[in-house]
Amino acid sequence: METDTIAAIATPMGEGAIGIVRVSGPDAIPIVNKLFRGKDLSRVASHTIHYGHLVDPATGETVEEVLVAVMRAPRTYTREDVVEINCHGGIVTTSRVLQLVLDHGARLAEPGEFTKRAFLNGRIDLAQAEAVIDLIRAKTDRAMAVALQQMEGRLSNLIRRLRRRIVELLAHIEVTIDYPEHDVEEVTRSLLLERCREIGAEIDRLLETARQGKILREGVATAIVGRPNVGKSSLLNALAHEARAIVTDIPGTTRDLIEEQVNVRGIPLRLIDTAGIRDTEDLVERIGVQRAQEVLQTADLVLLVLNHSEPLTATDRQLIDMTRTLNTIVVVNKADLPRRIELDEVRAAFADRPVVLTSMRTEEGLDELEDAIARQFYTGNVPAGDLTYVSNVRHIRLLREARAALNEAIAGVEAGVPVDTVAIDLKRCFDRLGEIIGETASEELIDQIFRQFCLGK
Ligand SMILES: Nc1nc2c(c(=O)[nH]1)N(C=O)[C@@H](CNc1ccc(C(=O)N[C@@H](CCC(=O)O)C(=O)O)cc1)CN2
Ligand SMILES: Nc1nc2c(ncn2[C@@H]2O[C@H](COP(=O)(O)OP(=O)(O)OP(=O)(O)O)[C@@H](O)[C@H]2O)c(=O)[nH]1
Ligand SMILES: [K+]
Repeated sequence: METDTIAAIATPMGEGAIGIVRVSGPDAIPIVNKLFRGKDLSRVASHTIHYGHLVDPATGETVEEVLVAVMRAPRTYTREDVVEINCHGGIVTTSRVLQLVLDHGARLAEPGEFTKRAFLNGRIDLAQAEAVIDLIRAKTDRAMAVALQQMEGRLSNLIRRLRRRIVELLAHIEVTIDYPEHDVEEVTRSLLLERCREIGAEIDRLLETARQGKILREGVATAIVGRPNVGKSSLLNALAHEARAIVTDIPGTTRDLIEEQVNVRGIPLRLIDTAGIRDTEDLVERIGVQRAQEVLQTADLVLLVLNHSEPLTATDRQLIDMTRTLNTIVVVNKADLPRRIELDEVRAAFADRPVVLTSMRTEEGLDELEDAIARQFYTGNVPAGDLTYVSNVRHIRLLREARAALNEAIAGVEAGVPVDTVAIDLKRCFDRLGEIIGETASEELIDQIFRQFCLGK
């Protein structure tokens, strides 16, 4: 437990009906009691509020007319004694009251220090504390809902359950090491594989919600590439349907990039069009291989458009080469015209990716294309309310690291690596998950997180 008593203005710095000075720590009640003319605050019940005046003991001057709330440890925000002084709103009055409290034994709180104490005193874990920041900063109903459920510990509980399962596995490994009979080892190995895969699937599910969340927030960055005249503009119009009127031109983040928003089966696509590609000879020549690569690499989805009615050209083959390892859907357009394209070559190049035949003239294949797009970005069948969402970049990074450690554990078991070596990977997975909720977080990290808070929180 901290020995300092801290104080800060908890309301925004500006004019308001009420301004609150919050005081927390072992001396919160005696400090305010010294300044308060009204009931004896040392004797009032917890969670009660009292009318009175604040008086400067040095001069006897009445400083403010106030309502004072007294909350006794441990059932408080910080788990320490907390006193909240409700002043008339305004920077001068509230600052004057804060100064008085500081003059009588409290020290100014650092940003986030109240919430940090709630964390250090075990009322909330790190993920819950981070959710408090997210809640304050939430700009949409959805972001707020995610923050609230995280603040209430939904993600934390899930992480704890995963960690418990890893501990059970580690215990099994211990037994195997202590009693190295062959059959025990066999059982442990098959159990390890099964459980690691289950845990891995659970982590993947969490990471998927992060991806979905990002897509809902920012849209799917989609690059449409192809030679001139293959039907890129027609494809864009087709995806936009009648909603063409609401398709907007958003000046791109990068110079000479234009973005247009369309919705495909409720999935927002941000179509990234490279200026000039449409009217020039060749994408690669015009913007350079490197720029084209950059555009492609930052895209979440690539729509490569080819012409069904012409043999592949050198540029087509170059584009195929650039996109074959990306998240690409191949659109073989002008399927209403006789086939001259080497379709087998295209299918072979994109063995595990969708290749869709379309005609923008007859609208053939459009449904299939939309299905293919939707399949990439929609998990479906999970009721939204049951999902625990992850949105914090720190959590996403740690989940990825935990997943990587787990993969190594799985690979180890499969390769017949000794179980005590597998245990090292499992322990790493356990630690990364622990960092999310602050069980294994360094002091430096904790400080860094709480510094993001506003004063008084
Ligand atoms: N005036 C005021 N309004 C506020 C806050 C505050 O600190 N003061 N809050 C914060 O900024 C939020 C409320 N959050 C809170 C969260 C936990 C506890 C608390 O005392 N928890 C106890 C249980 C209390 C009980 O059940 O009676 C605990 O968990 O032990 C208080 C406030 C929003 N509004
Ligand atoms: N027969 C047929 N013609 C099509 C089809 N799709 C597009 N076209 C025609 O092909 C021509 C080029 O179409 P666009 O959509 O402008 O092609 P683009 O790839 O955007 O062309 P650039 O802007 O030059 O890069 C137009 O005359 C379209 O009407 C199709 O599926 N079948
Ligand atoms: K008093």
